[in-house]
Amino acid sequence: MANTNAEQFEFKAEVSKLLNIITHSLYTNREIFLRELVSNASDALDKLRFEQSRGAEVAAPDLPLQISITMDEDAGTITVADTGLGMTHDELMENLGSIGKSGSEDFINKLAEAASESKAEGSADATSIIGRFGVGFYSVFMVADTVTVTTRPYIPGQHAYSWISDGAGTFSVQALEPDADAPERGTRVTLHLREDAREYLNKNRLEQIIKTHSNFVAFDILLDDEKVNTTPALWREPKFQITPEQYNEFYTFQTLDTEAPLDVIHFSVDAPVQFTSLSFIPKRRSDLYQLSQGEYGLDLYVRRVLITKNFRELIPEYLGFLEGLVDTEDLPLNISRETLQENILIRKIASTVTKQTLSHLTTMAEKEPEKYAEFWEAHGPVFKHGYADFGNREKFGPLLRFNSSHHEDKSGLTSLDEYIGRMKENQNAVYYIAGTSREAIALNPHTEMFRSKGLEVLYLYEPIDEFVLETLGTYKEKQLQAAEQVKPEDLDAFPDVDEAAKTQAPELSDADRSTLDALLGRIKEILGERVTDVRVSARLTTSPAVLVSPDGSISSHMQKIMRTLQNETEPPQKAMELNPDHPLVRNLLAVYKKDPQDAYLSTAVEQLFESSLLLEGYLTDPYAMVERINSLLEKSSGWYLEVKGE
Ligand SMILES: Nc1ncnc2c1ncn2[C@@H]1O[C@H](COP(=O)(O)OP(=O)(O)OP(=O)(O)O)[C@@H](O)[C@H]1O
Repeated sequence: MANTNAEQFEFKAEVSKLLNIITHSLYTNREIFLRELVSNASDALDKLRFEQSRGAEVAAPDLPLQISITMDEDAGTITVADTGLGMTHDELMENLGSIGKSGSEDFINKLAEAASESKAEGSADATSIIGRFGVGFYSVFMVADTVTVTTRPYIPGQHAYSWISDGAGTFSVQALEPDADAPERGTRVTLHLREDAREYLNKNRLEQIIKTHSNFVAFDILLDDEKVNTTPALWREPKFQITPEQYNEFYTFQTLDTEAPLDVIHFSVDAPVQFTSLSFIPKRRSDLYQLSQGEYGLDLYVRRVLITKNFRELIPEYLGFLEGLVDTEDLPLNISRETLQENILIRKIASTVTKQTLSHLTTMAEKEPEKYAEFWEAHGPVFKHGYADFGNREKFGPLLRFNSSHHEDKSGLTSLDEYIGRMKENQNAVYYIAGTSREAIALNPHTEMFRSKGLEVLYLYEPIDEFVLETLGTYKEKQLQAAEQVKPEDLDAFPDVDEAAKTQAPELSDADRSTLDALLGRIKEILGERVTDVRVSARLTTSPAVLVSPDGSISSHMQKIMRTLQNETEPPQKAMELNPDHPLVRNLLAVYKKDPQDAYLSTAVEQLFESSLLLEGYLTDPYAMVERINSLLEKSSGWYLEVKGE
């Protein structure tokens, strides 16, 4: 190729860095360069087909839509050619000179880190790295020392251009003469293989690579004029004919996930809209950040023509963990991507996909509870957002899972139905309590009266859990109630089952009772406006004190979320309840009897109050508290020595 009017350019800095990593760090599984080229060719053909279906005029309209792979052993080259969209001069400069979304510094740094990690492990495995980062076209430099791209855009009457690079820092671009050897339409990528990559100059090898990575490409792939890929639209095959291996292969092809999917959801419906959907539930955990950025959806096909990838309108966000596609006969092929959003058929499809997915999950939960637990572990945090889907609440509620006091440890899961099945006679509410961990909840004084009465409490570890239950309000006519809002008298119907847990203390005399009232008054005086009331508690068994929200207010966990939103820093006013049988309270009573104004009494009350605040997560000044604890320890250690007679 004459190189007279070629312009020379430098790669953008991030591309050079990327190329440096690619050429020098990746040695195993380099075969995926072919997958990347075929996938780009397939994208270009998809785009061309889309333009054609909209009635756009294209160059060489009779050229078949296909990908041809050829090799020349003498020249040491492999060529991948497509009859797709091609690139204009500017597109060539833009697409093969810089890196789009993947070009950020952050991305390159992560890639470099992953490459050096896997190098350190002795693998330098391209599959996990390129697969994870999708660096696409540039992966050719894992195997090639020179790459030539010749391309002609699909718009009739356009020049062809060539792009050449050795991947070492520069590339050149040149407009080709009309009689030059160039595609009539589309792109041809020729790799001159590195000495250490000549193993790819082998037809069987290439065929096996295509079958492994590109079997489901929707266009014919010809290897030396022979078609090598088999089942383009697997989803259109009758379900009973598809083997689990085919599903897995298709999933790997679609997602590049190295693990098989957890489950497959494949169905066709005829009404209200005709469509087929094939989607997968991945085993790997949902990426919450990605979902919150709106990166989810199913691919939309119309009569096997790909219209748009990752189309959000096809599923609600809480099913964003799904990977897959929808193919419909009922939309026109020339539909514009812009008007899809408002399309009523799309909304009907989305509603059916949602219902089918929920039904599928329901069956999984019933028939394969272990698999469902795996699903819950990986995607529960996303799925829970379905609480806002009022239309599907009946199906959504039974699919929720929680850890609870019924379980031995935090791995246990229960459904609301299972909880209801274990309810005590006359129990009309499902109780729950929120906290950061099982251990934290166990120490929460609000759980004590439930424990002593043997009443099960659901443990909510994530802030969203409370939104879910507060929004649902009731489940199968049982109220969903925060434990801390339950009054002790509401539980009178349930006798104590765990007497042993209760603090054992002698009965108070009548005189002591009235002194206790006076002590409560003194405590209120000490704490002032920080509490609404100080009273005897009927809910405590092992803790000395607890803070209780006034009637009718929202739960304290919820309160915290609201307070963060409103930027409030003062702790909310609550009532302080004391356990009159607790040794600490009994001792304070004795101190009070001797001297109601005793300084130690004030210090102890302050500490008791702040300990309760700490447990509720409201303590704003740990310094004062630590100072007080230290002074108390100093005193008590002195007393301790005295008692020991030292
Ligand atoms: N065969 C081709 N025909 C037309 N355009 C192409 C072809 N190959 C690459 N391109 C263009 O070059 C761009 C960059 O390709 P590259 O493979 O590096 O990234 P990508 O395909 O966009 O992303 P990724 O590979 O991460 O999915 C593509 O987006 C496309 O616009």
